[in-house]
Amino acid sequence: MSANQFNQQRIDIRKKMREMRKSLSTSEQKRAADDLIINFLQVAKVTEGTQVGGYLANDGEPSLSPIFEDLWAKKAVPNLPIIHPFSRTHLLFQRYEENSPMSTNRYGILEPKLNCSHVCPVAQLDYILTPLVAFDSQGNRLGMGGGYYDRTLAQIPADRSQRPLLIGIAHQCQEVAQLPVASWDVPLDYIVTPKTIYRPGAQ
Ligand SMILES: Nc1nc2c(c(=O)[nH]1)N(C=O)[C@@H](CNc1ccc(C(=O)N[C@@H](CCC(=O)O)C(=O)O)cc1)CN2
Ligand SMILES: Nc1ncnc2c1ncn2[C@@H]1O[C@H](COP(=O)(O)OP(=O)(O)OP(=O)(O)O)[C@@H](O)[C@H]1O
Repeated sequence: MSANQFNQQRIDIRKKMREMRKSLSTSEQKRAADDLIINFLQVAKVTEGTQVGGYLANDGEPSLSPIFEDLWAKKAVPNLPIIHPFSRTHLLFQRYEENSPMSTNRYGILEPKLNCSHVCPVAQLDYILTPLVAFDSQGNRLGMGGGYYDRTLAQIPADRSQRPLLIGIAHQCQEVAQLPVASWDVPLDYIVTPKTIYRPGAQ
């Protein structure tokens, strides 16, 4: 496959899958969020102090609101991505509280206002719930095309016991048979949808 064909395939999958998730109704989205937390809790062991990177849903992504509520109730710590103020192609993760001051980033997504004392270094997160546009059952992930997660996750240790567990979050309709994989794509440890838990690394 030529580089052009490869890029075009990724562009086509992005367009189709963004339309699919955006076409879900409000009640389908509500149901998805309520089912998602059940599967998330099968994968993640959440106790007091557990650090979890999440996201605020945008563009039809599954909402993590029930998961955030559960984390706060358990005195665990949700964190949200912030587009890095200096290294603008990378993400920082910052603690998210119910009353955190927020602002809108360049894509219109709310993020916490930078407060250095609330930043959690990526390697210290226990779990990162990544948004994605499409996934396959082998653990490959296609995002919005900014490369933010790939660049940010390229810096974490390879050893699974010393790095966050990477959990892709998606609607079931975002699965494709096989994604065209780029050399920089960081594979996911799990993919959790409202219907299914995928464990690509499991033997
Ligand atoms: N909820 C959520 N937060 C996230 C991400 C995400 O995918 N979902 N990101 C994951 O990386 C980062 C932001 N990345 C994004 C990249 C592109 C677009 C986007 O809408 N692009 C438009 C063009 C917008 C423009 O340039 O003005 C588009 O493609 O239509 C949005 C977010 C950080 N926060
Ligand atoms: N580790 C990296 N180092 C340098 N550049 C990178 C890295 N990862 C990705 N990129 C660049 O980012 C661009 C977008 O990558 P890609 O299309 O894989 O993003 P994505 O996974 O869809 O987006 P996101 O991670 O923001 O959800 C590519 O042009 C790629 O060259």
